[in-house]
Formats: sequence, C-alpha cells, structure tokens
Amino acid sequence: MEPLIKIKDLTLGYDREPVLHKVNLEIFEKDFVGVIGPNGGGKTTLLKAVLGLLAPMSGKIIFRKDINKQKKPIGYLPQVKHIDRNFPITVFEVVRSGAIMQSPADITNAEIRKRVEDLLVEMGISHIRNKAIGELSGGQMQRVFLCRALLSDPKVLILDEPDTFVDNHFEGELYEKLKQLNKEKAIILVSHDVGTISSYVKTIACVNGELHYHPDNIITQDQLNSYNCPIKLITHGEIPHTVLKHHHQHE
Ligand SMILES: Nc1ncnc2c1ncn2[C@@H]1O[C@H](COP(=O)(O)OP(=O)(O)OP(=O)(O)O)[C@@H](O)[C@H]1O
Repeated sequence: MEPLIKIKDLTLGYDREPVLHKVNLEIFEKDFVGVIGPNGGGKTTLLKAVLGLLAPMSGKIIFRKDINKQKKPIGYLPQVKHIDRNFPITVFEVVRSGAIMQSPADITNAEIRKRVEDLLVEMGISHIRNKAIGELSGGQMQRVFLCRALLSDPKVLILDEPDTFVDNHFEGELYEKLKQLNKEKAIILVSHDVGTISSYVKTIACVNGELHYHPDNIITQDQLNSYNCPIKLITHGEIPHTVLKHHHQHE
C-alpha cells in the first residue's frame, strides 16, 4: 500500500537553525496519528512543512498522486491561540476560505456556498454564520475552524491542538466526530491531552527535536518506559502538558 504522505529524512528549522532532525514517517489511508511532545519540540513546525508552509532544510515529503494541492488539499485546523481575534472576518468567510485553493472549473461558487452552509448546520453553528470571529467562544471557534478544514473534503485532516479552550461537552463531541471522519480520512492530531489521545488515536508520534513513532496507542508510563519514551504530566498554565525526556532512536 502506497502511503498518502511519506516523510523521508526531513530536517526542519528556522534561519538555518534546525529544530527537527531527520524525521521519517509514513501516513497511510485511515491512519489516526496522535502527535505529542513538549513545548517547542517541533510539532507545529512539522505540520507547517507537511502543509508546504515551511521548506525543508534537507530531506523530502512525498505526497501520493491524489493528494493534490489544487483539488484535495490537506485539511488543516491551526492552533486557535495563534488566531488574531481582532481580524475583521465572519464565521462564514472563515469557513469559505477553506476552499481558496479549489479551482473554479472544478466546483462552482454556489456549490462551495452550499457546502459551507451544510457544514455549519452539521456542526450546529449555522446561527452564528454572520458573527465576527472575535465574538465567539473557544468551542465555537474550534467548530468554525473544523468546518473550514473539512470544506475541501480532504483525504488528510491535520489538527493542531483542537481541544484547547473547549468545554468538556464539545471535547467529547469533537473526538466522536473525528472518529467518524477517520472512517474515510487519515487524521494527524496534535494534542496535550494524553489521556484523550490514547483513547482515540491508533498510533503515537513523539516529537522532541526528533520523531519517534509508536505503532499503537498505548501510552501508559510502563509502555513509554519500555519504548524509552518516558513521559510525565505537568501543568503548564491552564493546559496539562506532556514532557518527554530523552529518546532512543527506533525505526
Ligand atoms: N517562525 C519561527 N521562527 C523562528 N523560530 C521558530 C519559529 N516558529 C517556531 N520556532 C522555534 O522552533 C521550535 C519548535 O517550535 P514549534 O512551534 O514547532 O513547537 P511545538 O512542539 O509545536 O510547541 P507547542 O507545544 O508550544 O505548540 C521552538 O524552539 C520555537 O521557538
């Protein structure tokens, strides 16, 4: 089976300073990979490279032919804490922007609008369609950005900490939704919520300067120790945070 995405010996960084070294990872159809790691470990950097927003220092990312940037881009839900709430844009416009890459010949404007409307209804946020994003709660923001990520019906859905600033109710709903979506999409999920990750994802990638892949979702202390991937929970501000100590490389 050919992977949807093949990451080969990828080194990434900023201003010629590497932050991630020689990463190897393959993402297959219907994978559900949980990405964990400490603050500044390089999780978002890796996602940026997969999205084509950061050029590799070395190595490469190979996409399967049908992962086409124009027609089926990768769906991406960015970290909402990085979104400027003062930017004057409505819920509808944010979701609509998820189709910005779609070529007009393939799908009409009316079809895109219809899909936006359908997603807003499906996510239960149709009533706030004309609100400015600055007026939304954390849970509403996440719903909006999830609709945006799904607009192009992508083969691969990438979510960067979608459980930040959401209430317990929506968190449960979100993970159930992801479980449904995973029936036809590969999902890459960055989260600090190790407990939740272990009950939903199929495999785990630990990112801390390097990437270590664990081909199952069991992340008990014992298991992590045996993987040489010790992890403990600490509190970092409001958000429980994972810290990984040193790793040993394993393919
Ligand atoms: N635009 C940038 N320019 C320079 N350095 C950056 C830039 N973005 C990130 N970095 C640095 O790269 C390293 C990895 O950051 P990254 O945001 O990928 O980590 P992360 O694992 O996603 O962390 P967090 O859990 O806090 O989101 C950090 O040392 C960070 O300071």
